[in-house]
Amino acid sequence: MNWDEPAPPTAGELPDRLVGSDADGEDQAVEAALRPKDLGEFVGQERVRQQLDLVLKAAKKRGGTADHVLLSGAPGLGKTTLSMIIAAEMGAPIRITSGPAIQHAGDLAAILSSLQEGEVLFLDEIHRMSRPAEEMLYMAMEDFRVDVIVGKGPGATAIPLELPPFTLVGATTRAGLLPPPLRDRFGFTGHMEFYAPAELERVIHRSARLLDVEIETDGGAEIAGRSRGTPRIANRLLRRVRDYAQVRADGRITREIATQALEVYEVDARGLDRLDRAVLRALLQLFGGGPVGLSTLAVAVGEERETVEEVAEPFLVREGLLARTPRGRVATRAAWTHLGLVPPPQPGGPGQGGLFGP
Ligand SMILES: Nc1ncnc2c1ncn2[C@@H]1O[C@H](COP(=O)(O)OP(=O)(O)OP(=O)(O)O)[C@@H](O)[C@H]1O
Repeated sequence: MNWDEPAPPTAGELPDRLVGSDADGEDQAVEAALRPKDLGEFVGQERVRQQLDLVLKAAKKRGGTADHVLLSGAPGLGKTTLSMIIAAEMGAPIRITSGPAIQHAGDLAAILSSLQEGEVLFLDEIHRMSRPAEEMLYMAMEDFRVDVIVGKGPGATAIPLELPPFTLVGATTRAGLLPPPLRDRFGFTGHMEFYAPAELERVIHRSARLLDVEIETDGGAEIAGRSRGTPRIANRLLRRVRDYAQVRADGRITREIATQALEVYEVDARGLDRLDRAVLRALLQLFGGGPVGLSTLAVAVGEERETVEEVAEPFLVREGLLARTPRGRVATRAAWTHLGLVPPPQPGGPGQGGLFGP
């Protein structure tokens, strides 16, 4: 292979990617301390915040329980945080569980029947619940009632169980994955967008204050630009840059320190890591920018197909560096520029740029 970077991490290392959007062990430990506690502290997502504010204020005015809320959006954008804020704003306790943890209707019945009046039930990855549990949830959401089946076969009987009113907050990476009958039972759906760099800067400065880290405006901007629109990644990069600043400098985060630190951690100016760059580099240098099939590209970078498709590509596509076409994967002009490479001349045409030429 002729790229000049070391091999990308293997699939086994991927959950710990510095720019991965799922929470790792350290994130879970620190995130509790960094979570905004009320809507006022929650940065960005103006539309969802305003709409939710109305839903909650109206429920409080009526003295009732808030409508069920569905939050959709990529991991690390603040769905769990918002569900905790909903509970806090309603002065209600919160129970946290997830779709994969509820495989039997009985698991769900046990949770539902132990809820207190007004309690918030946060169900993460709600699209991954089993079918029978999902059907039980329909009735629970609508009528605050479940039928508990006792016995088996012809002798089985359904015992109706009344539930106290509660607020379900469902979270999913894609609302489109939910069956319409479930989706329709939510009174409010909020779609969480990726954050603008200026919003991430606010997240970073807020977290730096809580972690007692000194940071300059430029230092925050540098970290924000590499955080892939995701507060979880911004907070993680901030912690790594803080480590670097404490070991190699006086602890203060300047632009220079942030840049040096993120070079050490191999997160580049647009937030691409080693795997992302290996995929792009293979596409450009081995296949002239494509089109090339996913399997071939995966073999070229020594990764599983799924890893390239699910871990590296979504961000490259979102950044406009790679396109998925019916003929295969194609690099855009921006990909050549980003890696500082010169695209081959277009066959039969002037200039450069391949399929995405001028
Ligand atoms: N709007 C925000 N303002 C400030 N911090 C935020 C915001 N959104 C998220 N965070 C921070 O980012 C981290 C991740 O947020 P959270 O756990 O709520 O994401 P999530 O969308 O629920 O992710 P997942 O789907 O993986 O559970 C938390 O530490 C939280 O403090």
